[in-house]
Amino acid sequence: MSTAPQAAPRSGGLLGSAAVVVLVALLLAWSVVDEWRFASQRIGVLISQDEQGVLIEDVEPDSPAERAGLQSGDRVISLEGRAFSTLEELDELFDRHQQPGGVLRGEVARDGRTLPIELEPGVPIDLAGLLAKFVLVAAYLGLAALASRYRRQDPRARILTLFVALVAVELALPAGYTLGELAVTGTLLFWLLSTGVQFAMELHLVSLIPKRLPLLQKRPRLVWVYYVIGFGSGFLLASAAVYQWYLAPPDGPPLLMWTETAVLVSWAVSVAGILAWQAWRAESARETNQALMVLAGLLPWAVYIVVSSVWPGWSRIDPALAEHIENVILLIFPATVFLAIFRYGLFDVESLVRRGLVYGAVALLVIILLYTLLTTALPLFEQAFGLRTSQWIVTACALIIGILFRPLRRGIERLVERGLFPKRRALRHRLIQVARALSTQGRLETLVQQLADESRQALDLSWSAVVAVDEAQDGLTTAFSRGIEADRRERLTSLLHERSRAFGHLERLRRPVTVNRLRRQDEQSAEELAAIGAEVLVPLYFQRRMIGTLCLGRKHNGELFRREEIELLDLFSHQVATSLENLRLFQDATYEELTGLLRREVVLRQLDTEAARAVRRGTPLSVCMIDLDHFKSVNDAHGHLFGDRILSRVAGVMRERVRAVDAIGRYGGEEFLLVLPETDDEGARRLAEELRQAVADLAFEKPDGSGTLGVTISIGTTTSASGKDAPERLAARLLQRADEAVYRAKSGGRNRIIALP
Ligand SMILES: Nc1nc2c(ncn2[C@@H]2O[C@H](COP(=O)(O)OP(=O)(O)OP(=O)(O)O)[C@@H](O)[C@H]2O)c(=O)[nH]1
Repeated sequence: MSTAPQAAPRSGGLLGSAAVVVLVALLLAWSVVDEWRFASQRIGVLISQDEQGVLIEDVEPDSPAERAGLQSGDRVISLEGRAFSTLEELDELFDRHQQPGGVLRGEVARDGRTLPIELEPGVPIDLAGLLAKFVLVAAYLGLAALASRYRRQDPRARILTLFVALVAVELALPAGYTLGELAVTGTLLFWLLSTGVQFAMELHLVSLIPKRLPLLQKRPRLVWVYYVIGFGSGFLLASAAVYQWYLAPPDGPPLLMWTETAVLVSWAVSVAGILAWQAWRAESARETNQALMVLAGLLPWAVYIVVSSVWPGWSRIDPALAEHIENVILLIFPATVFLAIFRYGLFDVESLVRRGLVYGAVALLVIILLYTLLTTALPLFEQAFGLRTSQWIVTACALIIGILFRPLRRGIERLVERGLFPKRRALRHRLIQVARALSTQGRLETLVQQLADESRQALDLSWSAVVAVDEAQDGLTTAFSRGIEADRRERLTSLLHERSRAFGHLERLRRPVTVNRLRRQDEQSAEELAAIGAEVLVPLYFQRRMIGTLCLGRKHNGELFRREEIELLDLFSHQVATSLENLRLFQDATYEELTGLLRREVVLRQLDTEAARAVRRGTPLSVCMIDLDHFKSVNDAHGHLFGDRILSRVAGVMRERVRAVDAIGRYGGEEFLLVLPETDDEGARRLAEELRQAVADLAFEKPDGSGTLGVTISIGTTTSASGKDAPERLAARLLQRADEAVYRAKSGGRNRIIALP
């Protein structure tokens, strides 16, 4: 049920994009044909018509007209044997005489004389103009393609996509020099109507950058006003055009021009004004920069519109220069919007797309630069060394470029990364460091705690938590950084435990998701998580198993998580999960469950290692055997569970008091083995006494509530005389002597220490 409505817009979007691309390609092809036909027909004169006929006002230098000897002031009398007196008749004749390369013969009148002329129409095609058009269309279409990737998540991207796609279509329209009248009229009407639509869209767009205008937040329906204004303007322009072309007298007022000026100037002033206001009231530096960047792209165009509409001197500017200026101005907008997207995160662009585009553009530039250098250098080489040698030189250069390409690309990547994505780079470094630090952690609890703490600091979050699956206890362990209080922590644990719905969704999605994204799967869990302040959930995966969730709260600066950050967290989570699982496996194999002390075989291995070291270095080594007194009666009187609690607590007390280099393990049921490297008999006795005292000080609430119970331990210690034994014999002897000592302590009355040499 739910997939069908999602699939429909996707294929619809794809079809729409394909249609726009095909349309633009067709229009561009048509423009090339139009330009080519126009160039092949051009003779290079500016003509006008008066009562006496067609007058040549100006002749372009180096044009077919100049080569034929035409001068300004000449009157054209006839062409190809046909006399004419109006421009329409001349156009008609040109239309019929369209084969390129043909010669036109005619007569002109000059100073009362009639002169024969032979014209060979055709000028070189305006390649620079066409190229500029292609670049402009590509820039707008590229922006549309980029924005369309995010149109589902971001309304700004949706409007920008439509807006720039419409501009691309408009820019791709042929100039219409050689089109029939109907096509020219159609093109112009399309242009006028699309001006209105673009006006509305741009008003809408700037009202959302960086955020929705407060007025629109309160009254979303007001957005229709923009479209009424836009469509109204388009309709007004088209009506003015139709009236002027078909209904008004030829010497009537320039109604279309007036309407055009009014619409374009209102458009330019209103969008620039809204954007400036948006930039001014933006809440964060990033938002201000987003608005300012887009404004920087819009402002030149707005100024150009106002100046060219209001300043009369504009019409006297060379049309070729005016076209260049217009092209540059039109190119600024997509360029700055690209920058606003990449530099200031206008949309949440995936890092892959972001970096791919930047590297692609930079690599293309470098290649163009290198090949331009080569082609300019080739003639110079040829002059200096002759053709053959210069060919060798160029081949060698091309080869060197090929060899250098990879290191060059890597260098460019590094530069771009450093210059354009400093935050991403810093975060990546930080996360790598954290992952590395975590992998060296020796205790699970510390690792989980550190993971929560470090991720919170790296992303500057209000809080962060880890909810880890603990299979041994068939429950959950959680560890939290500062910033979250107990009741929220508990709710979080219950929302993300192994059998919870959210856990199941995360298990299926297998990647970090925002709580917002989770809404699509599970509205209720997402709602509850959002209420706790959770923003992003990062599942921790080891191989194919989800072993927990890293849960991230809101950022301190109030910004949303960026897609890039989530991508980095994804990579990070895999490393962390591996460390977590490795440590868990290590701990299971190393530590005994009830007491958290080393397992018997591990502490015995440790004894062997230390014995070998002691023999090698000639240092003393002490061993203590520790046994709980009358533990059977405790168990018998109060039950095994109570006994377990005592064992665990006594173990904890002892663990706290030994050094990090000491090894303490559970040797038997209520018997512990302590290995003390580089410790003489005096040191061992002191420590044993400290442990005995600490345990004797403990008081346990009896399960039946009848007061408290104390326990005591007996300890047997022994110390190696340095360097006498072979290591394996030393270990066995120490063990046997410690055992004997504890036996004597027991028989001596318990709660005491016996030291044997
Ligand atoms: N609750 C609990 N009891 C244990 C565990 N392992 C061993 N025990 C008990 O520890 C008791 C050891 O009894 P004994 O070896 O007779 O020694 P004791 O009663 O401590 O007497 P002394 O050592 O002579 O002081 C037994 O009752 C075991 O059941 C355990 O993991 N949990």
